[in-house]
Amino acid sequence: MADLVIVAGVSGSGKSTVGEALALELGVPFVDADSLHSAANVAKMAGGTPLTDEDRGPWLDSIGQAMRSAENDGLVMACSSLRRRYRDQIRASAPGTFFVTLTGSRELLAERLAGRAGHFMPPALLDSQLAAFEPLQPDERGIDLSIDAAPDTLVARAVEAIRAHP
Ligand SMILES: Nc1ncnc2c1ncn2[C@@H]1O[C@H](COP(=O)(O)OP(=O)(O)OP(=O)(O)O)[C@@H](O)[C@H]1O
Ligand SMILES: O=C(O)[C@H](O)[C@@H](O)[C@H](O)[C@H](O)CO
Repeated sequence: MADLVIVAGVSGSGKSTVGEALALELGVPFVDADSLHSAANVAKMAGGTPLTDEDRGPWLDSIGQAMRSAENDGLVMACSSLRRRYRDQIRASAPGTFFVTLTGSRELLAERLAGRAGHFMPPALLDSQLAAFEPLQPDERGIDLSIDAAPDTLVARAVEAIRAHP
């Protein structure tokens, strides 16, 4: 099976940066799950209100379908996938998905969000993102990476982990 990877984590953890570089390295397409959010979801977040499970349900279904459709060609998706049950929902469609979670201190995340311009996600939502996040559990296929390393180091570690867990 081709590589099916989701780069997950809270806002500002580096999902888009690391995901894009990882896709290049693996030679597969890259999709940012932010582009699959409904206009209503984006407006809600931009207005400073965290999404609920109900808001995320249809979005997670569309992500599961996109992953499943990519089973032959491979895909790297940047998608927050904050809770275990969200990852379960995606795996229900695409069981082969490997999750790379990006985690770091609140301080570092806040610094990276503050240094970024032109994004709809307000830094004020960081605490709700951190409250929702559930780390990978031992039975989940994936790896957790600490975001204090440079993006190319994170990509190399992710590739190594993907190859080690066929
Ligand atoms: N490992 C890293 N080292 C240094 N800076 C990084 C690293 N990863 C990401 N960044 C920077 O941190 C900021 C946030 O990264 P990015 O936009 O990729 O996060 P994200 O998780 O995709 O965010 P969101 O979910 O809100 O779209 C960007 O300015 C990016 O250049
Ligand atoms: O589940 C969620 O709350 C969302 O996916 C957010 O995580 C954002 O879309 C993203 O982080 C901002 O770009």
